[in-house]
Order: sequence, then C-alpha cells, then structure tokens
Amino acid sequence: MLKSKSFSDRFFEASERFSRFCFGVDPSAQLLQDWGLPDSVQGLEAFCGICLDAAVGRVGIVKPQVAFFERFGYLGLKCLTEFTATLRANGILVIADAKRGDIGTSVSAYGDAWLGADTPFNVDAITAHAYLGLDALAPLFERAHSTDTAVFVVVKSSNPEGAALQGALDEGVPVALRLAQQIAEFNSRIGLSGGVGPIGAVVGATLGTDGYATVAAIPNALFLVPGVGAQGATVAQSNDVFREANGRAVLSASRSILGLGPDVAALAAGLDTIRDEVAKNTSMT
Ligand SMILES: O=C(O)c1cc(=O)[nH]c(=O)n1[C@@H]1O[C@H](COP(=O)(O)O)[C@@H](O)[C@H]1O
Repeated sequence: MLKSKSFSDRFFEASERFSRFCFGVDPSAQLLQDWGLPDSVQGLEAFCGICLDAAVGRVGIVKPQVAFFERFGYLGLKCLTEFTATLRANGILVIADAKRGDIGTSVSAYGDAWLGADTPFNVDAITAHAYLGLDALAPLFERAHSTDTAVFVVVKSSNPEGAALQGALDEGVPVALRLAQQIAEFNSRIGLSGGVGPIGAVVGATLGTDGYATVAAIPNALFLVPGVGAQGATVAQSNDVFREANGRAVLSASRSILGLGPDVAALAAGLDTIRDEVAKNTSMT
C-alpha cells in the first residue's frame, strides 16, 4: 500500500502551487446577513457552497472557523463535515479552526474526533491552545504524527487581548517564546518530515516584527499567520514573519475576503488578488 503524503508535504505542495495563502471561512451571523442569507443551517449550507465554488482551483488551503458551525448544533457540524469533505475531495487542505485544549485524556478524544481517516471530521489539521500545558496536548500531537495530520498551537495571537498573558515572563522569558522553544523540542522528539514536525504554530500577522523572535525560535514548524485584512495587518507587514519562516508560513484572511461575497465571481477575484499579492511578497522575501 502506498504511504500517504505527510502533512508537511501537502502543505508545501499547496502553498507552492497556490501561494502561501489560506482562505478563512467564517460564516458569522453578520456575513450571512450581508450575503442576504438566512441565519439558519440552510443559510450556512448556501454560504459554504459559494465559498467552495470560489475556492476550488484558486486556493490550496481553507480554514473554516468551527464556532460558526457549532452555532447551529449538530446540523451545523454536519454541514462542516460535508464542506470539509468536499474541499478535501477537490484537493484543498483543510485546517479546522477548533482551538481545542485540555488534559491528556480529553485531548485524546479530540484526536478521535478530528484527526485521521477513520474520524468523523477527518481534517488535515486543527488549531489548539496550550494553556493547560504543551505536554497535555501530547496525545493530539502523537495522533497527528501517526495520521499525517497537524496541530497548530496558538503561540502569539493576533488580537490585542492576548499580549499580556502571552508576554508574561517565566523566569525572564516571555511565555510565548517559552512555548515556541517547547514546540521546537517536541517536534524534534516526535519526528520530522521535510524538516518540520506535526506541531505548527499560530503567530498573528498583526504583531509585525514582534512575532519575529517567536518564529525564529521554531526552526522545525509550520506557521499559520492570521490577522490580515479585518484585523489591520497587511500582506507586506507579514514579510518579516515570512522571511524568518523561510517557506514554512501561510497567511490567512477571512472577513476581508468574505466581505466581497456573495457573488462567486467577486469572491473569486478577491481570492486571486490576495493569492497573487502573497505570492509577490513572498517571492521578494
Ligand atoms: O487560529 C486562528 O486562526 C486565529 C488565531 C489568532 O491569533 N487570531 C485569529 O484571528 N485567529 C482566527 O483567524 C480568523 C481571523 O479572521 P479575520 O480577522 O476575519 O481575517 C478568525 O477565525 C480567528 O478565530
């Protein structure tokens, strides 16, 4: 039997083919309303259908925000399952923005839900928090390693509220930097593929050069870089992160692109524009 490709192989392929851009799909109540759709599962399904039509053949990575599907209970999660399965069937990598985190036994159950071909959600990667300690996420990391998937741990977030906690000093070292160092150690221990391990890191684009040290501290991880557009960061401002990550980062934007919908052609044109802008910027770094 052919061994499936590692997450890092799929990530590098997607970002090389379609630029280092990730399309964030955040079907908020506001966007459903702006798109003239009902705030219901039917509206959610229509929203996802439009995103799918615009994304296929245009972007390599999509990040659905799970909270906007959970709003509709099990039917919302059914919609998410179908959306992600169709994206993946069309060759698009799916990072579920689920922000999970807990003690080991509970985290292990999150793995059973999200990561691997025999799981109900079966996505390529999920996002997680390390507030209960990075080691507590170990079952999720092990599972990612064994299923060729990945876990992106929030290290230095894009929102202003995160700065105090993430910048607090632990024996003189900011918590975010300590976490970055632990991720690098964990990845080395668990095993690398294409130079990176199954633990990726989330570093906000809004941080500019403040995010630089964090990225530099993890030479063996992939990066998810949200915060472009609605949160104020520009593609150009992310150059420092891109330069330091040396091909291991993707930039993600949600509302700034989705605001162009519901017209598929307008959404597609917006995706083309940001994808090409990211490609141009990263080729200069
Ligand atoms: O993990 C994330 O994606 C994430 C981390 C972070 O530090 N900041 C952040 O905004 N996000 C997510 O990225 C998306 C940002 O959306 P926009 O600001 O509309 O591009 C939202 O779904 C957030 O939940």
